[in-house]
Amino acid sequence: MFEKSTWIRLPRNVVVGHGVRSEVLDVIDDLHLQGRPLFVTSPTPRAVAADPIAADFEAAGIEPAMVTVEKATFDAVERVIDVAEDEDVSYLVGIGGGKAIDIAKLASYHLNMGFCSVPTAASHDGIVSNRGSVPNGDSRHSVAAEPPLAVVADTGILADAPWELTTAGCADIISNYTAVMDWRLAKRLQDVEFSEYAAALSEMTAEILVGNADLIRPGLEESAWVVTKALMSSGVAMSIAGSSRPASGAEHLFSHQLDRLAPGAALHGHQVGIGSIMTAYLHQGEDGLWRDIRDALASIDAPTTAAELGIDDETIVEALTTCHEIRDRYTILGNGMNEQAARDVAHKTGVID
Ligand SMILES: NC(=O)c1ccc[n+]([C@@H]2O[C@H](COP(=O)([O-])OP(=O)(O)OC[C@H]3O[C@@H](n4cnc5c(N)ncnc54)[C@H](O)[C@@H]3O)[C@@H](O)[C@H]2O)c1
Ligand SMILES: O=P(O)(O)OC[C@@H](O)CO
Ligand SMILES: [Zn+2]
Repeated sequence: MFEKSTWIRLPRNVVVGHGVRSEVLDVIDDLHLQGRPLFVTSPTPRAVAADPIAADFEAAGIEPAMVTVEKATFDAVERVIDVAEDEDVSYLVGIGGGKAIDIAKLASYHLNMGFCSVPTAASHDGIVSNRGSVPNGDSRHSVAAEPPLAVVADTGILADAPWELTTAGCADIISNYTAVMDWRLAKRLQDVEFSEYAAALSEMTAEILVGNADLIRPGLEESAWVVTKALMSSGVAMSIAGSSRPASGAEHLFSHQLDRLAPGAALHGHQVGIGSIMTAYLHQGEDGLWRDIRDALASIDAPTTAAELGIDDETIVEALTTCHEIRDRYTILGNGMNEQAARDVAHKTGVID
Protein backbone atom coordinates (compact mmCIF):
# COMPACT_ATOMS: atom_id res chain seq x y z
CA MET A 1 0.00 0.00 0.00
CA PHE A 2 1.22 3.52 -0.82
CA GLU A 3 1.45 5.46 2.45
CA LYS A 4 3.78 8.30 1.65
CA SER A 5 2.64 11.89 2.32
CA THR A 6 4.26 15.29 2.39
CA TRP A 7 3.58 18.91 3.36
CA ILE A 8 5.15 21.63 1.22
CA ARG A 9 4.64 25.03 2.78
CA LEU A 10 5.30 27.94 0.44
CA PRO A 11 4.57 31.67 0.67
CA ARG A 12 1.22 32.84 -0.64
CA ASN A 13 2.38 36.31 -1.70
CA VAL A 14 5.77 37.09 -3.19
CA VAL A 15 6.20 40.76 -4.02
CA VAL A 16 9.48 41.82 -5.62
CA GLY A 17 10.37 45.14 -7.21
CA HIS A 18 11.36 48.73 -6.89
CA GLY A 19 9.75 50.55 -3.96
CA VAL A 20 7.62 47.60 -2.78
CA ARG A 21 8.64 48.39 0.81
CA SER A 22 5.56 50.62 0.87
CA GLU A 23 3.33 47.62 0.03
CA VAL A 24 3.97 45.61 3.20
CA LEU A 25 0.72 46.83 4.75
CA ASP A 26 -1.26 45.83 1.60
CA VAL A 27 0.34 42.39 1.70
CA ILE A 28 -0.64 41.97 5.36
CA ASP A 29 -4.22 43.01 4.51
CA ASP A 30 -4.33 40.55 1.64
CA LEU A 31 -3.30 37.76 4.01
CA HIS A 32 -6.07 38.81 6.44
CA LEU A 33 -3.50 39.12 9.23
CA GLN A 34 -4.98 41.21 11.98
CA GLY A 35 -3.82 42.75 15.23
CA ARG A 36 -0.45 44.06 16.19
CA PRO A 37 2.74 42.90 14.42
CA LEU A 38 6.18 42.39 15.93
CA PHE A 39 9.01 43.59 13.71
CA VAL A 40 12.27 41.67 14.21
CA THR A 41 15.20 43.52 12.76
CA SER A 42 18.86 44.50 13.30
CA PRO A 43 20.42 47.97 13.54
CA THR A 44 21.08 48.92 9.88
CA PRO A 45 17.99 47.19 8.43
CA ARG A 46 15.95 49.00 11.08
CA ALA A 47 17.01 52.35 9.70
CA VAL A 48 16.65 51.44 6.01
CA ALA A 49 13.42 49.47 6.21
CA ALA A 50 11.87 48.63 9.59
CA ASP A 51 11.37 52.24 10.78
CA PRO A 52 9.83 53.46 7.49
CA ILE A 53 7.54 50.40 7.34
CA ALA A 54 6.55 51.03 10.98
CA ALA A 55 5.66 54.60 10.02
CA ASP A 56 3.32 53.25 7.29
CA PHE A 57 1.63 51.02 9.87
CA GLU A 58 1.33 53.86 12.39
CA ALA A 59 -0.29 56.05 9.74
CA ALA A 60 -2.88 53.26 9.34
CA GLY A 61 -3.50 53.18 13.12
CA ILE A 62 -1.41 50.06 13.90
CA GLU A 63 1.56 50.40 16.23
CA PRO A 64 4.09 47.60 15.61
CA ALA A 65 6.21 46.26 18.47
CA MET A 66 9.90 46.18 17.52
CA VAL A 67 12.89 44.06 18.59
CA THR A 68 16.38 44.84 17.33
CA VAL A 69 18.73 41.85 17.48
CA GLU A 70 22.50 41.98 17.10
CA LYS A 71 23.41 38.30 16.84
CA ALA A 72 21.73 35.07 15.74
CA THR A 73 21.55 33.21 19.05
CA PHE A 74 18.91 31.21 20.90
CA ASP A 75 18.93 33.98 23.53
CA ALA A 76 17.85 36.38 20.81
CA VAL A 77 15.07 33.98 19.76
CA GLU A 78 13.96 33.78 23.43
CA ARG A 79 13.96 37.56 23.69
CA VAL A 80 11.75 37.85 20.62
CA ILE A 81 9.36 35.24 22.05
CA ASP A 82 9.20 37.16 25.37
CA VAL A 83 8.46 40.46 23.63
CA ALA A 84 5.81 38.80 21.43
CA GLU A 85 4.09 37.47 24.56
CA ASP A 86 4.43 40.68 26.60
CA GLU A 87 3.28 42.97 23.78
CA ASP A 88 0.36 40.77 22.77
CA VAL A 89 1.27 40.65 19.08
CA SER A 90 -0.50 38.52 16.46
CA TYR A 91 2.17 37.93 13.82
CA LEU A 92 5.87 38.59 13.14
CA VAL A 93 7.73 40.36 10.35
CA GLY A 94 11.47 39.66 9.91
CA ILE A 95 13.22 42.67 8.36
CA GLY A 96 16.92 42.39 7.59
CA GLY A 97 19.65 39.99 6.53
CA GLY A 98 19.71 36.23 7.12
CA LYS A 99 20.15 36.48 10.86
CA ALA A 100 17.17 38.74 11.62
CA ILE A 101 14.96 36.68 9.30
CA ASP A 102 16.11 33.39 10.88
CA ILE A 103 15.41 34.66 14.40
CA ALA A 104 11.94 35.86 13.40
CA LYS A 105 11.23 32.53 11.67
CA LEU A 106 12.34 30.46 14.65
CA ALA A 107 10.38 32.61 17.12
CA SER A 108 7.25 32.41 14.89
CA TYR A 109 7.58 28.63 14.76
CA HIS A 110 7.70 28.47 18.55
CA LEU A 111 4.82 30.94 18.96
CA ASN A 112 2.77 29.27 16.23
CA MET A 113 2.23 32.66 14.62
CA GLY A 114 2.28 33.84 11.03
CA PHE A 115 5.54 35.25 9.72
CA CYS A 116 6.44 37.53 6.80
CA SER A 117 9.90 38.04 5.38
CA VAL A 118 11.23 41.44 4.30
CA PRO A 119 14.85 40.97 3.20
CA THR A 120 17.11 44.02 3.13
CA ALA A 121 20.03 42.13 1.60
CA ALA A 122 20.17 39.58 -1.24
CA SER A 123 22.77 37.72 0.80
CA HIS A 124 21.31 34.26 1.58
CA ASP A 125 18.67 31.79 0.42
CA GLY A 126 16.76 31.72 3.71
CA ILE A 127 14.38 34.48 2.51
CA VAL A 128 11.68 31.95 1.61
CA SER A 129 12.87 28.71 3.17
CA ASN A 130 11.26 26.75 5.98
CA ARG A 131 14.60 26.64 7.81
CA GLY A 132 16.19 28.75 10.53
CA SER A 133 19.87 28.70 11.41
CA VAL A 134 21.26 29.59 14.84
CA PRO A 135 24.40 28.19 16.54
CA ASN A 136 23.51 25.57 19.16
CA GLY A 137 26.36 24.26 21.31
CA ASP A 138 28.70 22.24 19.11
CA SER A 139 26.31 22.16 16.20
CA ARG A 140 25.63 24.90 13.69
CA HIS A 141 23.05 24.33 11.00
CA SER A 142 19.47 25.08 10.12
CA VAL A 143 16.46 23.49 11.78
CA ALA A 144 12.75 23.47 10.93
CA ALA A 145 11.19 26.92 11.22
CA GLU A 146 8.07 28.79 10.15
CA PRO A 147 8.11 29.48 6.39
CA PRO A 148 6.96 32.98 5.45
CA LEU A 149 3.35 33.62 4.48
CA ALA A 150 4.67 36.41 2.29
CA VAL A 151 7.93 37.88 1.07
CA VAL A 152 8.34 41.55 0.21
CA ALA A 153 11.68 42.19 -1.48
CA ASP A 154 12.33 45.81 -2.43
CA THR A 155 14.98 45.76 -5.15
CA GLY A 156 15.80 49.42 -4.43
CA ILE A 157 16.81 48.54 -0.85
CA LEU A 158 18.62 45.36 -1.95
CA ALA A 159 20.58 47.22 -4.64
CA ASP A 160 21.61 49.97 -2.19
CA ALA A 161 22.96 47.43 0.33
CA PRO A 162 26.74 46.88 0.34
CA TRP A 163 27.72 45.03 -2.83
CA GLU A 164 29.40 42.18 -0.98
CA LEU A 165 26.04 41.17 0.49
CA THR A 166 24.75 40.55 -3.04
CA THR A 167 27.87 38.64 -4.08
CA ALA A 168 27.42 36.50 -0.94
CA GLY A 169 23.87 35.67 -2.05
CA CYS A 170 25.19 34.66 -5.48
CA ALA A 171 27.80 32.41 -3.86
CA ASP A 172 25.13 30.80 -1.63
CA ILE A 173 23.32 29.88 -4.89
CA ILE A 174 26.45 28.73 -6.74
CA SER A 175 27.14 26.38 -3.82
CA ASN A 176 23.96 24.51 -4.78
CA TYR A 177 26.04 22.63 -7.38
CA THR A 178 28.06 20.84 -4.71
CA ALA A 179 25.14 20.59 -2.27
CA VAL A 180 23.27 18.53 -4.86
CA MET A 181 26.39 16.44 -5.64
CA ASP A 182 26.56 15.59 -1.93
CA TRP A 183 22.85 14.86 -1.79
CA ARG A 184 23.06 12.46 -4.77
CA LEU A 185 26.08 10.77 -3.20
CA ALA A 186 24.23 10.35 0.10
CA LYS A 187 21.26 8.92 -1.77
CA ARG A 188 23.53 6.37 -3.50
CA LEU A 189 25.55 5.40 -0.43
CA GLN A 190 23.13 5.90 2.44
CA ASP A 191 19.72 5.81 0.78
CA VAL A 192 18.81 9.18 2.29
CA GLU A 193 15.48 10.71 1.31
CA PHE A 194 15.92 12.46 -2.01
CA SER A 195 13.70 14.64 -4.18
CA GLU A 196 14.47 14.80 -7.92
CA TYR A 197 12.28 17.92 -8.20
CA ALA A 198 14.07 19.76 -5.40
CA ALA A 199 17.50 18.73 -6.71
CA ALA A 200 16.65 19.76 -10.28
CA LEU A 201 15.23 23.12 -9.12
CA SER A 202 18.32 23.78 -7.04
CA GLU A 203 20.72 22.97 -9.91
CA MET A 204 18.65 24.91 -12.43
CA THR A 205 18.67 27.93 -10.11
CA ALA A 206 22.46 27.88 -10.01
CA GLU A 207 22.59 27.43 -13.82
CA ILE A 208 20.33 30.43 -14.45
CA LEU A 209 22.25 32.62 -12.02
CA VAL A 210 25.61 31.75 -13.60
CA GLY A 211 24.08 32.22 -17.06
CA ASN A 212 23.03 35.75 -16.06
CA ALA A 213 26.34 36.64 -14.41
CA ASP A 214 26.86 39.63 -16.71
CA LEU A 215 23.66 41.23 -15.35
CA ILE A 216 25.09 41.05 -11.83
CA ARG A 217 27.01 44.29 -11.42
CA PRO A 218 27.28 46.85 -8.61
CA GLY A 219 24.93 49.79 -8.99
CA LEU A 220 22.58 47.86 -11.31
CA GLU A 221 19.17 47.33 -9.66
CA GLU A 222 18.45 44.51 -12.10
CA SER A 223 21.18 42.55 -10.27
CA ALA A 224 19.05 42.56 -7.13
CA TRP A 225 16.12 41.30 -9.20
CA VAL A 226 18.13 38.43 -10.75
CA VAL A 227 19.76 37.37 -7.47
CA THR A 228 16.59 37.64 -5.37
CA LYS A 229 14.65 35.42 -7.77
CA ALA A 230 17.42 32.83 -7.52
CA LEU A 231 17.45 33.04 -3.70
CA MET A 232 13.70 32.48 -3.60
CA SER A 233 13.88 29.59 -6.03
CA SER A 234 16.58 27.94 -3.90
CA GLY A 235 14.43 28.47 -0.79
CA VAL A 236 11.49 26.82 -2.57
CA ALA A 237 13.76 23.84 -3.35
CA MET A 238 14.44 23.52 0.41
CA SER A 239 10.73 23.72 1.17
CA ILE A 240 9.96 21.02 -1.42
CA ALA A 241 12.69 18.80 0.04
CA GLY A 242 11.60 19.51 3.61
CA SER A 243 15.29 19.98 4.46
CA SER A 244 18.20 22.19 3.44
CA ARG A 245 19.76 19.28 1.48
CA PRO A 246 19.27 20.86 -1.99
CA ALA A 247 21.22 23.94 -0.86
CA SER A 248 23.56 22.66 1.82
CA GLY A 249 26.24 19.99 1.58
CA ALA A 250 29.85 19.74 2.69
CA GLU A 251 30.57 23.33 1.57
CA HIS A 252 28.04 24.44 4.22
CA LEU A 253 29.60 22.19 6.87
CA PHE A 254 32.90 23.93 6.11
CA SER A 255 31.27 27.37 6.42
CA HIS A 256 29.48 26.48 9.66
CA GLN A 257 32.81 25.36 11.12
CA LEU A 258 34.45 28.64 10.01
CA ASP A 259 31.66 30.45 11.90
CA ARG A 260 32.90 28.69 15.03
CA LEU A 261 36.64 29.01 14.38
CA ALA A 262 36.64 32.57 13.01
CA PRO A 263 33.32 34.12 14.07
CA GLY A 264 32.27 37.15 12.06
CA ALA A 265 35.33 37.01 9.76
CA ALA A 266 33.39 36.56 6.52
CA LEU A 267 29.87 36.36 5.15
CA HIS A 268 28.03 33.02 5.05
CA GLY A 269 27.67 33.09 1.25
CA HIS A 270 31.36 33.85 0.68
CA GLN A 271 32.41 31.00 2.97
CA VAL A 272 30.16 28.44 1.28
CA GLY A 273 31.44 29.59 -2.13
CA ILE A 274 35.05 28.81 -1.15
CA GLY A 275 33.88 25.53 0.35
CA SER A 276 32.14 24.68 -2.90
CA ILE A 277 35.34 25.13 -4.94
CA MET A 278 37.10 22.59 -2.73
CA THR A 279 34.29 20.06 -2.38
CA ALA A 280 33.72 20.11 -6.17
CA TYR A 281 37.40 19.14 -6.48
CA LEU A 282 36.90 16.33 -3.97
CA HIS A 283 33.91 15.03 -5.95
CA GLN A 284 35.27 15.26 -9.47
CA GLY A 285 39.03 15.81 -9.30
CA GLU A 286 41.31 18.06 -11.31
CA ASP A 287 39.22 18.13 -14.51
CA GLY A 288 35.84 18.54 -12.82
CA LEU A 289 33.54 21.47 -12.12
CA TRP A 290 35.70 23.19 -9.50
CA ARG A 291 37.26 25.62 -12.00
CA ASP A 292 33.82 26.59 -13.34
CA ILE A 293 32.64 27.24 -9.78
CA ARG A 294 35.75 29.30 -9.01
CA ASP A 295 35.40 31.28 -12.26
CA ALA A 296 31.67 31.88 -11.67
CA LEU A 297 32.46 33.21 -8.18
CA ALA A 298 35.28 35.41 -9.52
CA SER A 299 33.02 36.76 -12.27
CA ILE A 300 30.60 38.20 -9.71
CA ASP A 301 33.40 39.52 -7.40
CA ALA A 302 32.96 36.84 -4.71
CA PRO A 303 36.14 35.66 -2.93
CA THR A 304 37.92 32.58 -4.26
CA THR A 305 40.87 32.47 -1.84
CA ALA A 306 41.37 32.37 1.92
CA ALA A 307 43.16 35.72 1.73
CA GLU A 308 40.17 37.33 -0.01
CA LEU A 309 37.93 35.80 2.64
CA GLY A 310 40.11 37.32 5.37
CA ILE A 311 40.75 33.94 7.01
CA ASP A 312 44.22 32.46 7.49
CA ASP A 313 45.29 29.26 5.73
CA GLU A 314 45.60 27.18 8.92
CA THR A 315 42.00 27.94 9.90
CA ILE A 316 40.85 26.79 6.45
CA VAL A 317 42.69 23.48 6.95
CA GLU A 318 41.32 23.07 10.46
CA ALA A 319 37.76 23.73 9.28
CA LEU A 320 38.15 21.16 6.49
CA THR A 321 39.44 18.46 8.82
CA THR A 322 36.84 18.95 11.56
CA CYS A 323 33.63 20.13 9.90
CA HIS A 324 32.21 16.65 9.21
CA GLU A 325 31.55 16.38 12.96
CA ILE A 326 29.15 19.24 13.38
CA ARG A 327 26.16 17.64 11.72
CA ASP A 328 24.81 14.21 10.94
CA ARG A 329 24.76 14.77 7.18
CA TYR A 330 26.55 12.40 4.80
CA THR A 331 28.74 14.24 2.29
CA ILE A 332 31.88 13.78 0.23
CA LEU A 333 33.84 14.43 3.45
CA GLY A 334 32.74 11.04 4.77
CA ASN A 335 34.38 10.39 8.12
CA GLY A 336 36.62 13.39 7.69
CA MET A 337 39.79 14.50 5.89
CA ASN A 338 43.23 14.20 7.35
CA GLU A 339 45.41 17.27 7.52
CA GLN A 340 47.55 16.49 4.46
CA ALA A 341 44.53 15.76 2.27
CA ALA A 342 42.88 19.00 3.41
CA ARG A 343 46.03 21.00 2.74
CA ASP A 344 46.32 19.41 -0.72
CA VAL A 345 42.79 20.22 -1.85
CA ALA A 346 42.99 23.76 -0.51
CA HIS A 347 46.35 24.27 -2.22
CA LYS A 348 45.49 22.63 -5.56
CA THR A 349 42.33 24.76 -5.88
CA GLY A 350 44.31 27.92 -5.04
CA VAL A 351 42.30 28.58 -1.89
CA ILE A 352 45.51 28.61 0.19
CA ASP A 353 49.11 29.26 -0.93
N1 LIG B 1 17.38 29.73 7.01
C1 LIG B 1 18.00 29.43 5.89
O1 LIG B 1 17.51 28.65 5.06
C2 LIG B 1 19.31 30.10 5.62
C3 LIG B 1 19.84 30.09 4.33
C4 LIG B 1 21.05 30.74 4.10
C5 LIG B 1 21.68 31.40 5.14
N2 LIG B 1 21.14 31.37 6.38
C6 LIG B 1 21.78 32.05 7.51
O2 LIG B 1 21.76 33.45 7.25
C7 LIG B 1 22.91 34.05 7.83
C8 LIG B 1 23.66 34.79 6.75
O3 LIG B 1 22.90 35.87 6.31
P1 LIG B 1 23.57 37.29 6.02
O4 LIG B 1 24.82 37.07 5.25
O5 LIG B 1 22.51 38.19 5.48
O6 LIG B 1 24.04 37.76 7.49
P2 LIG B 1 23.49 38.94 8.42
O7 LIG B 1 22.05 38.86 8.65
O8 LIG B 1 24.42 38.98 9.59
O9 LIG B 1 23.75 40.24 7.50
C9 LIG B 1 25.05 40.65 7.23
C10 LIG B 1 25.17 42.15 7.57
O10 LIG B 1 24.48 42.89 6.59
C11 LIG B 1 23.74 43.93 7.24
N3 LIG B 1 22.69 44.39 6.34
C12 LIG B 1 21.54 43.77 6.00
N4 LIG B 1 20.85 44.55 5.14
C13 LIG B 1 21.57 45.67 4.95
C14 LIG B 1 21.38 46.84 4.17
N5 LIG B 1 20.30 47.01 3.38
N6 LIG B 1 22.33 47.80 4.21
C15 LIG B 1 23.44 47.64 4.98
N7 LIG B 1 23.67 46.56 5.74
C16 LIG B 1 22.74 45.58 5.72
C17 LIG B 1 23.27 43.25 8.50
O11 LIG B 1 22.85 44.20 9.46
C18 LIG B 1 24.55 42.51 8.92
O12 LIG B 1 25.42 43.37 9.61
C19 LIG B 1 23.74 32.93 8.43
O13 LIG B 1 23.49 32.86 9.80
C20 LIG B 1 23.22 31.70 7.69
O14 LIG B 1 23.40 30.52 8.44
C21 LIG B 1 19.95 30.76 6.63
O1 LIG C 1 21.00 23.72 6.86
P1 LIG C 1 22.12 24.67 6.68
O2 LIG C 1 23.44 23.98 6.44
O3 LIG C 1 22.20 25.71 7.76
O4 LIG C 1 21.88 25.44 5.30
C1 LIG C 1 20.86 26.38 5.13
C2 LIG C 1 21.27 27.37 4.07
O5 LIG C 1 22.42 28.06 4.46
C3 LIG C 1 21.40 26.82 2.70
O6 LIG C 1 21.91 27.79 1.83
ZN1 LIG D 1 23.60 28.86 2.71
